[in-house]
Amino acid sequence: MTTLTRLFCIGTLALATGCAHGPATDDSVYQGLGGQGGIRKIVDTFVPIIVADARIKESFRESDLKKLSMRLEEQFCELSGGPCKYKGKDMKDIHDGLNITNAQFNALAEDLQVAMDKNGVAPAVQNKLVAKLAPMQKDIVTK
Ligand code: HEM
Repeated sequence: MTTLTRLFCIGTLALATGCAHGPATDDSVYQGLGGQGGIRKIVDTFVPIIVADARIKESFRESDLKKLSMRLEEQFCELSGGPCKYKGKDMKDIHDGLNITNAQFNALAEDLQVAMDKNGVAPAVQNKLVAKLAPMQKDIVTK
């Protein structure tokens, strides 16, 4: 790479214009979760905790837990900067009519933290994933 090209790349780092050594999207949270394998383990821990949690389990009585796990894996992978694409429904549409409260939303977030703890995810990484989920509260909580 010529000096000029290198300078051009540095100058356009923020734009990520496709220079060979330009920045990939930040996948530090994805790596901190243990990549795809780590996320699968977290979700496999998380879903049984959810369906045993008296504060929220009623909502999942008729849910297809295999499908839910698959969607959560995709969603956490994409949100954390991993190479996946969430293929599920819009958060507002899927939760519409479930009458979810703030307390239930917080209960689920707490369950996720327990699942991440059990899988050895560092607290700073946990906080980053939860921070990415927080803006969804306005679409999920309807009661
Ligand atoms: C940060 C909070 C939450 C996130 C990120 C989240 C994410 C998701 C995702 C990805 C799906 C699958 C969508 C699909 O199948 O296309 C889903 C479905 C579902 N969620 Fe949530 N959710 C959250 C909070 C909650 C809460 C608090 C409840 C209830 C207490 C809840 C109840 C459900 C139920 C019952 C389904 C299955 C619906 C169905 O398959 O018919 N969710 N959620």
